[in-house]
Amino acid sequence: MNLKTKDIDVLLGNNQILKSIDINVKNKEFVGIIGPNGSGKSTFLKCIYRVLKPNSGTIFIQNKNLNNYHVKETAKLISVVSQYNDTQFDFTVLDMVLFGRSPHKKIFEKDNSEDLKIAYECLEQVGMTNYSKRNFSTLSGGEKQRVILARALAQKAKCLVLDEPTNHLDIKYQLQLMDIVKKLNITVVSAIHDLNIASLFCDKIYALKEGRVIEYGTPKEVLTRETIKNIYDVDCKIVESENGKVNIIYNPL
Ligand SMILES: Nc1ncnc2c1ncn2[C@@H]1O[C@H](COP(=O)(O)OP(=O)(O)OP(=O)(O)O)[C@@H](O)[C@H]1O
Repeated sequence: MNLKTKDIDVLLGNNQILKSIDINVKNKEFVGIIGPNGSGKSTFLKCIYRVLKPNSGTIFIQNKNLNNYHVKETAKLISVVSQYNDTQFDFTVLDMVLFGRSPHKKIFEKDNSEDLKIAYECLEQVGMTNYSKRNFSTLSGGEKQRVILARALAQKAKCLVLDEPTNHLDIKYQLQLMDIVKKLNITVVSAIHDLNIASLFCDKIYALKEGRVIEYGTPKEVLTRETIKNIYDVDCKIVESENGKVNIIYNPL
């Protein structure tokens, strides 16, 4: 599924948060959005998953204006793993994952054996099968994040939008989560803070600064010493590892 945005502007309060954002994500591409705190990454992703309406500009999914899709239809196309996933109700882990099936069901339609099968498969994919009966609220931050990924996988969407998906995860689970997502072989758009993780998994990267795209390209093209200095005001050394990926080694401030 391809995804494009054209001239996306967002104003919040008196501030222009996003300024004319154009992106072009091809079918099955894994695209990272990087940029400092407050640069507009989450705001942009919220426009894509329809929590926020841009003040101007258009989002195209499979070359059709997003506004012309029914909300439920959008949920079959795009699933989301966002930064904050607390719920006010204490559902079990299995229930949380089954919620991912709701775009495929009619109102009040009960979960069937196929839904349960999919939910258990997705829990297994993220290594959380043994937690299925636990209450979601009792899980650690990292465990919650893995359950939320399982819920997104259960949605069986063609595009996954991730907002800092590796928040709370230790390094093994950061790599595992990104690896699971990569192997889905679907279109992925992900805000990523860790530039080495971005380098390992992204096909393309958009770098945001103050609400504008200032760089776009492969990790090798974008993750240069100059760009990192420009965006984050941090000095670093770039080393190319044996697998051909760039590795960023930061200098202390
Ligand atoms: N409702 C709002 N009203 C006013 N300003 C807002 C609102 N929501 C977000 N902002 C501002 O918009 C800017 C962009 O926020 P956003 O969350 O998109 O940044 P981000 O790049 O995702 O940051 P982070 O890396 O910290 O998650 C921030 O300066 C934020 O304070």
